[in-house]
Amino acid sequence: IGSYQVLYAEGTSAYYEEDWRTAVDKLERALADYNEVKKAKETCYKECSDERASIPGDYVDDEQLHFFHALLERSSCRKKCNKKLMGEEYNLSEKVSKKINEVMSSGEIHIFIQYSLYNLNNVTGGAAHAATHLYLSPGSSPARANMEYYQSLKELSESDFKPLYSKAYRDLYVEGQALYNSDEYEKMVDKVEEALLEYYIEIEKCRLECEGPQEFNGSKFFAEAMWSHHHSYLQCQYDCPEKLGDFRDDDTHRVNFLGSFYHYLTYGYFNIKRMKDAAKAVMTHLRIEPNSKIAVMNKGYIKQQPGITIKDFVEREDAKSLLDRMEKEKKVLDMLERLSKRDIADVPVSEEDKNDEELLEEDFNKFPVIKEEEFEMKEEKVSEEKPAEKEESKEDDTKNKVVVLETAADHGGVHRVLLDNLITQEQCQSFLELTKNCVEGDGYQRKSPHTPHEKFEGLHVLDAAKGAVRKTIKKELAQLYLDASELVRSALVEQFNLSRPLFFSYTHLVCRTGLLSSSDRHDLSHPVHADNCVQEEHNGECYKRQPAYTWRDYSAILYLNDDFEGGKFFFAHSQFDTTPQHYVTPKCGRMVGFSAGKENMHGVTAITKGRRCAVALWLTLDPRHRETTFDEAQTLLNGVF
Ligand SMILES: O=C(O)CCC(=O)C(=O)O
Ligand SMILES: [Fe+3]
Repeated sequence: IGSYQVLYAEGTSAYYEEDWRTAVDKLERALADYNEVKKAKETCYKECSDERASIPGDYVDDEQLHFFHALLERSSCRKKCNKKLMGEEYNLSEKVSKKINEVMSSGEIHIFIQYSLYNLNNVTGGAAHAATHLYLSPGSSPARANMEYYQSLKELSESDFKPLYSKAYRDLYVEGQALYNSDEYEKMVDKVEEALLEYYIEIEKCRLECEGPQEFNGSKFFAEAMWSHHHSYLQCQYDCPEKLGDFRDDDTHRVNFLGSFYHYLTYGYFNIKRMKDAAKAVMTHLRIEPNSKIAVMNKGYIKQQPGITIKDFVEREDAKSLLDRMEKEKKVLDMLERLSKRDIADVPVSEEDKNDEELLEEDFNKFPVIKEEEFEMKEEKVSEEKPAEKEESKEDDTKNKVVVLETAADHGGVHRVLLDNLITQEQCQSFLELTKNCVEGDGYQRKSPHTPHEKFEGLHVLDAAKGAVRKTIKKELAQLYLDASELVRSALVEQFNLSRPLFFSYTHLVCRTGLLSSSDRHDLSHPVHADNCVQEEHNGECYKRQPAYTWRDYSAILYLNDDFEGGKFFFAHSQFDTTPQHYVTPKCGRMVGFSAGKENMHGVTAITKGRRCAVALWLTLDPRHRETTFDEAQTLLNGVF
């Protein structure tokens, strides 16, 4: 066993070669093998739980460390399981395996099988796989879209849309609901208790799946990877009830299983006059949903029942152990957040809930304040020796090696960096080929966002990936877009020494074409601005508020060409004093990166001839503003139809 990785690889390549029969055969075997490994792993993992008992005494005082230690201990035991089951190969292909596991557990693999069957004219088989995918990932829009397609086919009927396998807790839950509707409370309570048992088994399985390699964000930097690993591991476990509950009863209603189990039980036990059990159920319901008005009311009713005392209102053990664990996980997650915030105190942290005044004061203390003299010095240096020329002389002997032209130290500690040769000439050429797929506008519905004298066009990562799937864009070009973006991201992490993950927040391949010659241009291609705040004229302050993208923490532009006139990037003091402080001349492979706040006001001079293309990237430290489309793009490229 453990061969599903190979089978999956063979199956997907057959899929891309449109050898549908081989694809179905290999992928179905991959799925069967995966399920077998998963079962064996679950058994082996269970044995690891005992290891949690042996924890050195000196940690016992500190609850968080105690908990952390137990995590590590169990983790190493489970690693042994993985090795045993997957063979040595597992070590080499941990990353691959993580991705494949996701494809399997989310049901994404059914997309491949479904589409292959469809191409073999087996629509019944296709429908069953589409139904299975939707069952496993009810929130997925491709799953919904595929299902709708099959439902529109006349030759199929309702019985063709049964998932190939189902989860016991969900089926039992539905049966319980039916019994409730027909007032059969005795039976209903049994059914729901049974469903609940199955549910907790499923929760354990879900938590086990978090074991093993977690999201590393592709980082090669130890601090970032460490933080990322622990955070995503804990978050993954913490989210299990949500993952299990994330399906709809019908098209509008989202079910929170955990809460509603105890809600049903409260009703059921109340109706069959098992008041003590009803009291326990309602207390549990209240812990899960403290704001539930119905639960509060139910508690009131139960209180008035004869024979019931305050001592009866205790939580049930089954939920308690899960909820206690989650509470501890939350504590460690918060601790991780706090730790990482401490060592990035000199970069802007988006805190939407603070008011502007407070934020302003804090920002002042947070940023290294650059003295006026340092600005002057910098400007002199620029006018004496244009950076563009200085760099060009270096070019030949540093071919294809990233060159750091300027670091934060060159800028008085302000987060700015300039790199060359991040990508090669050939890669720039490929990028320019990709720009043929740009569409007019800034991606936010504005056609000429900055000046009417230039044509503005762009292409999103996700649209590039979609193009690759539709075969209107070469797959390599879309992959290059993703890979180059990752290069930029890790360059920023490295240059600014970040110790927590930096996420893509918005990525856009952009070309600007000048429509007027230089004598007719009196404006800029892009007026001076900061990327995460709006500057007020009356006091010159830059406020983190709408319409600025306040969560953007870092910005980077990767340039692709130089065959145009004008279009120089520059840093300036402010929107109201736009005297360029420092120019960057675009050329292939050059990247400028900077923190996105008011310390880095910047603009672009008018493009008076030709077309200027660049990848603009904005990144965030706040996972809530992570560009999920970026991951979607990679998933699509990995082979989703
Ligand atoms: O293209 C450039 O050089 C900079 C663009 C920019 O600052 C922006 O889009 O926010
Ligand atoms: Fe900008």
